[in-house]
Amino acid sequence: MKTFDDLFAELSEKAETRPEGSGTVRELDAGVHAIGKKIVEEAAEVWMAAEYESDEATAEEISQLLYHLQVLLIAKGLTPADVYRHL
Ligand SMILES: N=c1c2ncn([C@@H]3O[C@H](COP(=O)(O)OP(=O)(O)OP(=O)(O)O)[C@@H](O)[C@H]3O)c2ncn1[C@@H]1O[C@H](COP(=O)(O)O)[C@@H](O)[C@H]1O
Repeated sequence: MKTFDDLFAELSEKAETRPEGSGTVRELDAGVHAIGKKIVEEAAEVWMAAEYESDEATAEEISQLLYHLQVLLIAKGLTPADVYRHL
């Protein structure tokens, strides 16, 4: 099973190697403003799923929110360690 840190390593490599067809590369190229909008959209989907959908659907929406947060970290040159310091 992929963990938060596994995904971050995978996305960092995509950002570095820029493989053809990567949604992550596309999102990074779209920039912080576009990534921020995606985060807000996914956060709303998490809320709606938690209130009206199944636990499984909620977990899936949370995974998507975490993905977009990781893309933002990479876009800003930050790492999970920069976040963990504040937990
Ligand atoms: N975990 C994810 C992941 N979660 C969410 N998403 C993206 O977020 C979108 C969320 O889906 P929604 O249905 O909510 O949104 P949508 O409006 O239908 O999608 P869009 O039209 O906005 O793309 C998906 O379409 C994906 O583009 C993800 N994209 C990639 N990953 C993983 O990231 C890794 C690298 O992916 P690539 O860069 O694409 O190779 C792989 O392991 C992937 O599994």
